[in-house]
Amino acid sequence: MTSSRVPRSSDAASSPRSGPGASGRPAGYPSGGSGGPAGYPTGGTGRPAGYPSGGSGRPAGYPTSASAPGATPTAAFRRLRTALALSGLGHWLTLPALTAMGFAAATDTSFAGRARAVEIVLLLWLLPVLLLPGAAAALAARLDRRSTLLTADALRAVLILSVPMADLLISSLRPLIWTSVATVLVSFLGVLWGAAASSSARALAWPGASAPDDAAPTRTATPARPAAQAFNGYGTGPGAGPGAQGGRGDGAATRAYETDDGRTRADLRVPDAAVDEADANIAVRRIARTVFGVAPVAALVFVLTSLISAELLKQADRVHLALYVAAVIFALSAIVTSVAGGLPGADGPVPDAPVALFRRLGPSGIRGLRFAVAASALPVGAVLAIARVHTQALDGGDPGYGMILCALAVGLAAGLFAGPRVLAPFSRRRLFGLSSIASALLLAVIALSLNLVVVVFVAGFLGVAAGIAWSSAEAVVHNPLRVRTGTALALVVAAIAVPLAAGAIGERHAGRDFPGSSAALLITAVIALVAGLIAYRLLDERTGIPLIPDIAAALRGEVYVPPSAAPTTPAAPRRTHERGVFIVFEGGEGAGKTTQSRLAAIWLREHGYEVVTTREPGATKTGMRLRALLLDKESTGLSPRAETLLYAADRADHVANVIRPALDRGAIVVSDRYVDSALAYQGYGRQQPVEEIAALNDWGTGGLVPDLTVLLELPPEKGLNRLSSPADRIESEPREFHERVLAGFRALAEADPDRYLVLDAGRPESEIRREIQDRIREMLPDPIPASAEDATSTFPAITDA
Ligand SMILES: Nc1ncnc2c1ncn2[C@@H]1O[C@H](COP(=O)(O)OP(=O)(O)O)[C@@H](O)[C@H]1O
Ligand SMILES: Cc1cn([C@H]2C[C@H](O)[C@@H](COP(=O)(O)OP(=O)(O)O)O2)c(=O)[nH]c1=O
Repeated sequence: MTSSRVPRSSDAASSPRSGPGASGRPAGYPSGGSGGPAGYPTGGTGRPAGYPSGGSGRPAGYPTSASAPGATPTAAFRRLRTALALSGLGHWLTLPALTAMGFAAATDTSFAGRARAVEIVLLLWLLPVLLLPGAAAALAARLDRRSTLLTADALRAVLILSVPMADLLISSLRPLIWTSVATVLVSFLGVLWGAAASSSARALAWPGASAPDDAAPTRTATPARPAAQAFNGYGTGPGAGPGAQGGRGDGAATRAYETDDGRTRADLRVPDAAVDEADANIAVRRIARTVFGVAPVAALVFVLTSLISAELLKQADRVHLALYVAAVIFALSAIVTSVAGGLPGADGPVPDAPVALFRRLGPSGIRGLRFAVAASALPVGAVLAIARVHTQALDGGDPGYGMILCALAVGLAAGLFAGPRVLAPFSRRRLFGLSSIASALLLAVIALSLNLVVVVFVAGFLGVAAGIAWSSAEAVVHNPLRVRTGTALALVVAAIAVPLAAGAIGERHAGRDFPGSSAALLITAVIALVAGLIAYRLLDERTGIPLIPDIAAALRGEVYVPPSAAPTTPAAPRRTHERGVFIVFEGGEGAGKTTQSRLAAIWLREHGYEVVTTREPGATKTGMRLRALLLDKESTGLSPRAETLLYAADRADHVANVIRPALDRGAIVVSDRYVDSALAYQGYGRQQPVEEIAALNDWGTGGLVPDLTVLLELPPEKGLNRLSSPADRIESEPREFHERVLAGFRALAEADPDRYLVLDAGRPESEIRREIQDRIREMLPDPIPASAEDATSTFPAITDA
């Protein structure tokens, strides 16, 4: 279709061009209707700063695994982490141990009585977790961090020890009463400890934060350091922070980049405070991962201790051993904390007032969110609340209870980890809806299966589904706290309702072997399923796009574009420019666009053509300002629509002032990025309707479509690894974002194959260059003689490109 050549005025009219189709939309861009990924959620943006980032050469803020090379924690941080891992182990062991103690110590030993006893202990555990984090953070901020951690651990050890002691020694005390009192105190100490732990992590990553006299740590050095550096160099005391390194500056590191004419321009300012804040967030995430990561181990320890109690000590009805072990673990943690050192000052993050909890439950503006949160959280809450009673009905006892908790914890961890990675090009809204429905269905399987082994396995899968749902939710909603609060509330509702329902139904329902716990789980599953189905309908904005092909395409790493959306016949050619040739290089970060566009320009110039090399964003004076706005990490919270409009504004100015004048002169314009970048990044990446962005850009550019688009394809991690400068705002987006961008570029190229030259950008530069030259040659007026082609490899100009 695009057999365009540099037209002479005499043959200009016969020079076919791709252009907007009959619909008035640019040909080759997925058209409207059900075609494009209409209604993709605008999620995926607004990730909190502070994604774990690797060290050398890796753009700051780009997500890598926690164990990224170069991100070596300091010794103080490691010691803190060991202490916190121990404490976390104790914490997660205490929860099943105390609830199981509640079960064992129930005064009313009927099915309903035991269910109620477990419920009371669980709710007393949840109460401080839900209501007191604000108060705990405020308290922790005033106290010395090390003393707080140490005291919280020591007190927890004593309290936990007191539960079996009271049971054994004080016969007049009803054991359930003391278990309940101890539970609420232990839980509050856990919340206080959590506040001190995260503020300690922040302090180690960002000592400046704990030194109120020393305002935001600043540095003027360039470039900004990778975030992970916080774990290498800083953190053993005041004065060791970034402020000490660079002195007081203007609070921003300057990012330099090279302009087309080879000059270095410094226009991007990455504020130090943002980098340090990111460090602190990374540290807090690491701590959170450590503390939550030990939960499955704790559940296994619980299984072991209860097996030993039952088999060796013949005390199947008591969970004293688990409590003793938990107390010992807390005592060990206190010892490690006492030798840890390096936890200066106080002043944690501004505490969240308790009322914020309820404010966060206000309308989110996302239809179906509450249903999805309920559908995914109710099943988990139901299992947690009823598992101990249920395993009794299934003859599994405490070990069975531990197995279910362990499977659930492992599943949740796997789901949360895999969530952002599964089906990267697939709509997160759809995934959220689907995984919520899956959670409900899996709960129904648990309810109907009276085999403990099956229940344990399915509980693992339930964990995976809920984990995927929660991680998708965080991509859909800009404020993850909203999801977490909703989830916590749903857990509590389940924790209250399910044991009550189970108790009301009774141990043997209707004289059959279907315990009340199963019936209660089944009712919850039905409610969750209804909520999940409603959520899917409300959340899904890809209506009309069939699910199966959508999933199949996502499995292949592509975004599904229904056949109706892809142009079936070549669009009616429309002359967008009279004389010149317009070539665009597209692709992800570090794919080699700049390199190859320069090589192509040099090659063309060598053959006597007037070539204008340009790029987006930032080719004009106004564009430079827009570029600074768009790529500066300081532009936090820029809404996806505003971002789209700013890129479109830059492009409109670019076309009007650079591209069109050059094409009108008959020049060859070679641009590093153009409209397809907006469709791929703002459309597929930000999950906004692609056809609307195409229409906006069609208007902005007056319908100017390239004659050739060279798409350089490279897996995002490879491209980002090639970059040496610190990541800008877009480069810092998480990997899933960049994967969606790549999938988007592919979908665009597939929809209009004639306009594209798609190349694997992982190959050597020279191979790519040759293929590009071959393709461009077809478009030029006079075939380049073979001799000239041979000479290309020795062009002196090429070597300095
Ligand atoms: N084919 C290639 N193989 C390996 N490295 C490459 C290749 N093409 C470019 N590079 C290198 O990758 C980095 C990014 O290239 P660049 O052209 O600036 O990418 P982009 O403009 O797409 O971001 C540069 O250091 C460049 O030298
Ligand atoms: C032109 C354009 C660029 N972008 C993004 C892609 C890049 O991350 C950034 C441009 O930055 P730049 O440093 O020019 O990136 P590259 O060297 O990879 O071309 O802007 C959009 O998101 N939308 C657009 O329309």
